[in-house]
Amino acid sequence: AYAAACAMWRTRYRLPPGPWAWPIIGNLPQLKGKEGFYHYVLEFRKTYGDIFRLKMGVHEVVFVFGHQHVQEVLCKNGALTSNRPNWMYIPNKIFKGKGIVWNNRDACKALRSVLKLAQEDSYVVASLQRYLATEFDVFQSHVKDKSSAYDLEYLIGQTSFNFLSAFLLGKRYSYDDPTMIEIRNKLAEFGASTASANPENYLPFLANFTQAKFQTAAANQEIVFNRFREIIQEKRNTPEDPPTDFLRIYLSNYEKEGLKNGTCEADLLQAVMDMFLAGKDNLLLSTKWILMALVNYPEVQSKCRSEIHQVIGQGQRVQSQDRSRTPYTVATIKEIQRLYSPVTFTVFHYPEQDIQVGGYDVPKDTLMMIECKAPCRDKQFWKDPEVFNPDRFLGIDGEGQLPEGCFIPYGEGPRYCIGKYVADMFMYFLVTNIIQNFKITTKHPEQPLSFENAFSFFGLQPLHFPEIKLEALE
Ligand code: HEM
Repeated sequence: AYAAACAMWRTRYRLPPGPWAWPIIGNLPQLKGKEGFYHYVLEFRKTYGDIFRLKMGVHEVVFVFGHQHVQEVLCKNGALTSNRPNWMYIPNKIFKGKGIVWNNRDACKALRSVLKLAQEDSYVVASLQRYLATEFDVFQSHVKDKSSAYDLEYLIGQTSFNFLSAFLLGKRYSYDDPTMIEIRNKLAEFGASTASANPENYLPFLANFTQAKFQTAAANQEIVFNRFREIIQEKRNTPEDPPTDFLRIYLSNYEKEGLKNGTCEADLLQAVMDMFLAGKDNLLLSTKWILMALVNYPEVQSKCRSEIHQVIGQGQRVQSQDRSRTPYTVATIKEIQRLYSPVTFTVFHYPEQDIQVGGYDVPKDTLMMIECKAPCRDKQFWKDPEVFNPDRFLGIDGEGQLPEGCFIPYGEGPRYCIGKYVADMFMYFLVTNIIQNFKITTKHPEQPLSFENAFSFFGLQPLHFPEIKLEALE
């Protein structure tokens, strides 16, 4: 009966091409190996083109590459494809459709709009500037102890966690604070056991054997939620006017409305957790790629430094409102994102009704993975796309000035990255302040770096992240 149903499905639609798939496991074995999932998907693209279909366990998944097709899915059909498959095993059992990432209810739209307003709010932004200034002082004091090259991952991780914490919770923690260590560890464990790539999402019967993993995930989620509940209670006890972080903005202006549109406590707690989960690795990985590119292109690094010294000077912190005065530095960060963004695919989308993409049918409820990197290297929009050339972004600060959909490190359409504004703010602030105060090199500056990447649960990371040397400038 199953085979007959599949055959009927196949003849009714003009489906995208794809390889033969094993019963039950489908093409999963062909996607697993030391090169990483993304690499194997790119191999299928070579054979089947920009739109193809793989069977990942029990799910048919359509992969979509290329500017025009990505636009068709995320923009033209954006209203029909903005939902998440929260019926997959882990989203259903652990996230329960709450928060942002796996939420398809009005509560998601409401939370997204409060998060956007919070990122644009001048009091929140001013408060974030103060947190960032403190954070950079701490960063600098740690760096000053080191005279040689070393692994900066730990420091960038702490700095980005504290930045997210300042935005969401209105708090920064010292690096050895037990609450910070607990939240970070629990988030990391939770993130690893509930990431979309976990096999139970594709072969749900496996969950019968891995229940302990999900019990631990649920326990970790509850520990983190309890920490957030304590912080929310503190905020209720000490109201602040005007509010200067996301939680305060939500509590003081939107909680009552939230209750009307169905946003419950679990949505709020899960939304904060989602922001930490989606944000912390992307900030860390993006900063690593930026530092590597600045090491590899010392002349670009010097040019950014000259601009910063000329416009802002050496003694004063660079602030996010300095962006418009430092166009070359902004262009450099964008060019690095264009070539080395850590995000390969959007989160899963699915169409609520049958749609067409690139002349193929994508039936209702089919999982879709939409690739974000190919449009950023499309020859139609980018001259010599493989060449690192920050100048191409000069005069284009607002992405609105670029042809739609050719620069999509943050995705596009109704579910684009809701952390985009704070992500841009963080990278600009950290990177410019490092460039202003330090010469960025490695132990062997004469050796060009390898930009090979490795795909993990959390995105593309440098395969060989070097030890970085930050030489303090006079
Ligand atoms: C440079 C860093 C970042 C990059 C490249 C990035 C990229 C992306 C992409 C491509 C998506 C998928 C959009 C889709 O499914 O269509 C996404 C979703 C998301 N991102 Fe980011 N992101 C970054 C940083 C952040 C930060 C710092 C936060 C939190 C403060 C964040 C929070 C989110 C959330 C919550 C979603 C899910 C949105 C939804 O389901 O409606 N991201 N991001």
